[in-house]
Amino acid sequence: MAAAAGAFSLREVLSAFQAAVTERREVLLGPYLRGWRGLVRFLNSLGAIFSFISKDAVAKIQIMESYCGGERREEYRTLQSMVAYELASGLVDIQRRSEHPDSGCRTVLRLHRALRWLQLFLEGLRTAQEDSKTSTICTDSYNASLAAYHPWVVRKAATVAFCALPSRNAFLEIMNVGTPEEAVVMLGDALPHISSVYGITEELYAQHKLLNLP
Ligand SMILES: CCCCCCCC/C=C\CCCCCCCC(=O)N[C@@H](COP(=O)(O)O)[C@H](O)/C=C/CCCCCCCCCCCCC
Repeated sequence: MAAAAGAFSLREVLSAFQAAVTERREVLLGPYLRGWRGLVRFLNSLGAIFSFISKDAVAKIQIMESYCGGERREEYRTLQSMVAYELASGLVDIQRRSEHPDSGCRTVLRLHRALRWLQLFLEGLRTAQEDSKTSTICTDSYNASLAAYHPWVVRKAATVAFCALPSRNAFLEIMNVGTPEEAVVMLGDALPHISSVYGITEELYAQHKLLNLP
């Protein structure tokens, strides 16, 4: 059964990322963005201190949704078709952000980097001791991934916000999956799907030298 409108469901996030990968190892942008929408719903439930993060994520999701629902929607069906289309049409700023500041390639790259944070964070959450601090897991995951791409002021604000995260067990409970033990099992199910999306995207972007888009 679908979760009530607005409520977070890890199951739905999991099934969105699962549905995002086709048998031909393409990434479908529709389910990919649905997965992100679900994650943002969860972030919003954590309180206003995270709103500067969720606003940025939503802005990026909206850019992509407008491409996916726009005139060229066929080109934006998969990540692979988007990259091929935007590169062949000269729609990607490679050296400097100028004529195409919000290309699909650059926008997905920002979400892709955040997906690496999510991968590390969920793995940390899953394997940590019961009394571990979520804020520490989150900070460590952030420092090992996204932080490298953020200026000092964003790093500072993010690190302050992480301190407001609830304890590991409370966090697992608000994931709405059942007991903390059940949530841990579900995280174990979710991670391979998220890792698969991450790995395919990383490979595609590396192949086209898109990993450092401004
Ligand atoms: C299974 C459920 C448990 C986990 C649920 C986690 C929910 C997380 C939801 C969303 C994650 C946030 C995604 C943030 C995308 C950030 C993209 C980015 O890097 N943007 C920066 C660069 O963009 P441009 O300027 O180049 O356009 C931008 O400068 C960033 C601004 C905002 C700050 C971003 C801080 C990111 C911290 C990520 C950790 C989120 C912590 C959530 C705590 C559970």
